[in-house]
Amino acid sequence: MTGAHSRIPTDPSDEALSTSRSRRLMSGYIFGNPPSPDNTTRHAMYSNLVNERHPTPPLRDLQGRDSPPLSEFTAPSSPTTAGEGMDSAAAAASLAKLKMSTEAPGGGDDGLPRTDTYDPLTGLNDGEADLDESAPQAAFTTAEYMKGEDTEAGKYRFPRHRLRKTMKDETKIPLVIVACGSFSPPTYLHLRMFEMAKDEIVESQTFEIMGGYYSPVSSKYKKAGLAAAQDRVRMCELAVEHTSTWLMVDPWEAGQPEYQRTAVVLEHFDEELNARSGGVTMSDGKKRRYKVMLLAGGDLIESFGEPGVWSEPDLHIILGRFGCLIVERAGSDVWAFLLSHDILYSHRRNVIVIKQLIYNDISSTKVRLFVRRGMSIKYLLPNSVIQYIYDNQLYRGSDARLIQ
Ligand SMILES: Nc1ncnc2c1ncn2[C@@H]1O[C@H](COP(=O)(O)OP(=O)(O)OP(=O)(O)O)[C@@H](O)[C@H]1O
Ligand SMILES: NC(=O)c1ccc[n+]([C@@H]2O[C@H](COP(=O)(O)O)[C@@H](O)[C@H]2O)c1
Repeated sequence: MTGAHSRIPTDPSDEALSTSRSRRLMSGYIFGNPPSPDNTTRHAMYSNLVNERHPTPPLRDLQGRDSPPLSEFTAPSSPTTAGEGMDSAAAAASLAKLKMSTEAPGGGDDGLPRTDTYDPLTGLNDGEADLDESAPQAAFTTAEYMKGEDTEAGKYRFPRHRLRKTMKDETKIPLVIVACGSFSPPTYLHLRMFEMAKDEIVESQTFEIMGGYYSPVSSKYKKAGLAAAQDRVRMCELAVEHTSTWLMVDPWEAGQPEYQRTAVVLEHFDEELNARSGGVTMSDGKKRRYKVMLLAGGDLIESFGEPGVWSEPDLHIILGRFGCLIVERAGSDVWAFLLSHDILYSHRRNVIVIKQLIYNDISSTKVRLFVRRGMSIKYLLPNSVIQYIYDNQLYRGSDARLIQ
């Protein structure tokens, strides 16, 4: 365990915060159709008004930057950055496969030229990512840590196997994206959030993505429908193991005996990435800090305005010291909320709003409900996660919140 939380004083009202957040969700949309921007929710009504009077400004207007040309997409990086932190056998197999596919004369089976370098942000087989066997895999499992075993294997280790340690463009800011949430279960929407963020970041040209993490909340978060923390951590791992080459799962928060506020979780990442290992190594040998940003949906951000859910000092830490990537969510108007919330507005230059160009509103709540009713959940989440749900008989019982 790290002492991350010691840097932010423990708030005696942590429990109240988490319970209050759960209460908010209990009154949220559970049964009805997912709210659309046209629905008459409090936020939607307000947002329609704001939209009429103040059309949404492009983000870069707020940030005082010009739109970069679309052609400036990622240059491939060296394979060595992707392999660090893997166990040697997995690394060797991975690199052998990588070598085979990059050495194929004249290209692959499809006759198209192959790239001869590896980019962990897109992977070798982008487009067939479920089969991307070249994705670096963790050298250790988190099962023992999640069981709280007092053994060597049970020790907490921060996952770094997909974390890039050097930059392709040192004029940019090295960025690590962290998504906090329940992930009960993780869905394709949760995976898409990171890809949407990646597109926005690449487009903005300010940051270079060094890695992304899921941080599932612990079982102490009193939210109905929450599977055991070890199941949620494992499902998140399964969700990214072969579908992504840059996403990882940090089990630290999930394995804590007490609920950890999001500000504390971000502190933990900062400590692991910067205090413990000194940050990114630059070409001149100097170190630079990783910037850590929270990735969240619009609904979570709107909860910033709800009394008792977030403390003001925490919001200043999250938004001021770290920063937020906010994915629009159907039913929430992020721009209107950003304008209306004083703390959020004061840190707006550290906030990036991501437009969902293809709206995806896959909901974990509904996935759980489908499982319980024996309905299909195929194509809503990766098959490996579906298999885990069935193997472990998750989400079969009644969920108090759903049947109220
Ligand atoms: N459809 C969506 N659009 C944008 N963001 C989303 C969407 N669904 C979830 N998120 C975001 O994903 C993160 C993790 O969500 P979390 O698992 O805690 O809740 P959820 O997906 O709403 O699940 P549940 O249905 O169990 O409440 C949060 O930041 C949440 O705002
Ligand atoms: N005060 C806080 O730090 C605070 C409050 C509400 C939710 N959260 C976090 O937001 C994430 C998502 O929560 P929900 O699943 O309730 O939307 C969780 O990781 C939770 O810990 C943090």
